[in-house]
Amino acid sequence: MTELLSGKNILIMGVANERSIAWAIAQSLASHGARLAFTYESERVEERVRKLAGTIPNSVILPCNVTVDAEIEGLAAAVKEHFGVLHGLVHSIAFAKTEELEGLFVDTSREGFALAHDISAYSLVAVAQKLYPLMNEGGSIMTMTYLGAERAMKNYNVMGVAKAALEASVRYLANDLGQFNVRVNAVSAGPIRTLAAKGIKDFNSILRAVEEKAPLRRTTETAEVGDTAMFLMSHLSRGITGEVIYVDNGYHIVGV
Ligand SMILES: NC(=O)c1ccc[n+]([C@@H]2O[C@H](COP(=O)([O-])OP(=O)(O)OC[C@H]3O[C@@H](n4cnc5c(N)ncnc54)[C@H](O)[C@@H]3O)[C@@H](O)[C@H]2O)c1
Repeated sequence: MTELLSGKNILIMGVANERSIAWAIAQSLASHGARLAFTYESERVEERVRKLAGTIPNSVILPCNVTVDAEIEGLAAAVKEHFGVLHGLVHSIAFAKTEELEGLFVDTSREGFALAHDISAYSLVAVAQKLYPLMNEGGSIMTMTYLGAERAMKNYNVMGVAKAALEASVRYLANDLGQFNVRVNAVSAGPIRTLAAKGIKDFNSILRAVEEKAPLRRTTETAEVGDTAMFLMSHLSRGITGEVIYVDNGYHIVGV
């Protein structure tokens, strides 16, 4: 296989277990020769992340809870020490309280709104801010979003509003960082059964609707997202920035 990412150092944020989208991304990037660093949110997931990352030779494992500025600063310092130069950043992080992911959006609490936006949208800005200075050979930043950013989808609620903020942040970051040859994009994935998806009520009915209506008549697999991430991290996508790329088997184009 051609190694499209050899010589590239890429940081992956958001592996929790083997079902995580970030883990499929890691596998695609590693198979194209990237050197990887992983972050884990807390001690709760540390062991699992260490086990997974241990299967990828030469990988580095670092802590980072994105709600804590000091941890992001510590991460930037550690990445500088391990890699010197950073070429890619994969942000695959989101959180909302389960009670905000059912019922009516109108009932969203102030605290729940703030928390979902802090972890799911602001964290991209916060990590980009501290890490783009390490991308002095140019770089690619990507995040994960969902169709609920654009459409009112049942039970997605405050997370849809946070994803809208995330997608707008992608455009603003792309506009700021283009002058440093750093690109910023999002992948909008179709629904995939992961730990984060477990929090969304009636997730199975969403999967069934996708199987029925998506042009390709199937649900999204994490490996499909992984391979698109590989493209976004590589020079093949050098002309693309500020974009939302759909990896959803075409579901978003379908009308009633
Ligand atoms: N699963 C889907 O259907 C789907 C579809 C489209 C987009 N996405 C997005 O993909 C991304 C990854 O989600 P996933 O489905 O792989 O689930 P996941 O649960 O495997 O990943 C979510 C990650 O966010 C991390 N995280 C949460 N709070 C954090 C914090 N304070 N600090 C650091 N990390 C924190 C968790 O540790 C976990 O690794 C999310 O942004 C999600 O919204 C998921």
